[in-house]
Amino acid sequence: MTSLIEVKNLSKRYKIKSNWFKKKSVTVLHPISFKLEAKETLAVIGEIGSGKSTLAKLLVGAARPTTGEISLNGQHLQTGNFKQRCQHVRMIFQNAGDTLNPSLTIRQQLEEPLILNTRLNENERKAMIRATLQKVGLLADHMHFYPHMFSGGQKQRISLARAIILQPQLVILDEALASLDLSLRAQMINLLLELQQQMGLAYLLVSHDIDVVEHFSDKLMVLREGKVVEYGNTSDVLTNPKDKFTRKLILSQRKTKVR
Ligand SMILES: Nc1ncnc2c1ncn2[C@@H]1O[C@H](COP(=O)(O)OP(=O)(O)OP(=O)(O)O)[C@@H](O)[C@H]1O
Repeated sequence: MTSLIEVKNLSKRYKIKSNWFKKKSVTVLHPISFKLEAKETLAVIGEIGSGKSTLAKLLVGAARPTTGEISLNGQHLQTGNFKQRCQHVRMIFQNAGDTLNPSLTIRQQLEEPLILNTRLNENERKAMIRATLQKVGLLADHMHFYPHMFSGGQKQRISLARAIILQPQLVILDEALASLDLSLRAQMINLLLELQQQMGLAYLLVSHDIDVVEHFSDKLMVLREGKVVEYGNTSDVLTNPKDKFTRKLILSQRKTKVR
């Protein structure tokens, strides 16, 4: 059976200056392969600089892979085909609310991807914006508001609306919940889980928060210096980590929260 997402031998190498005249090549992500199904969440954890955001950028098409390929429902996602990529794979960042344009209404911001990527007419676009705002727990009338009229949690919901309006199949959450307080984070997680069931979304969650990872993800990948050191069902990896590094990482991330 074809998987929703299939990643084969994806890697990233950068050329950096080693001195005045020479450049050296550094591999920040060694070839990795994995599959992800609809309604499944893969969490990626690792120390700072371990390659988590690089993987996210490669999936969303913001960086060009050095090797490897990504398929969606068996169809190869071409590097540089931004239209194809942004319809199927979307990303939400930490403080995503800050990426909203302060001088445009919510309607204008949500309409932009529809104008660029669909053939919907004005009325159809408006109906889609209304439905999407309601899906994320906001009101249809909010489309006439500007970003400064919303709280941080509401802005995060608007970013989510912008991410799902093209009905993607994979949404990447790069520390997207990190800036929210505990209660808003719980609300956002519930909303994301609801949307996952409703829309059949797959998520890739980059997070430093083991509690969120435990509650939210089905599979867990642990990266160290650009290499996968552990990969499996989240509960198996968290309860019985095979790698010494994973044990340390889990302990340190739990400890950070207790303090
Ligand atoms: N454009 C670039 N040129 C050279 N090196 C880069 C570039 N972008 C990232 N790197 C390097 O790639 C490595 C992995 O970075 P990446 O941002 O993927 O790590 P990360 O695990 O997401 O870290 P963090 O937890 O801080 O977000 C780091 O050593 C980083 O310095």
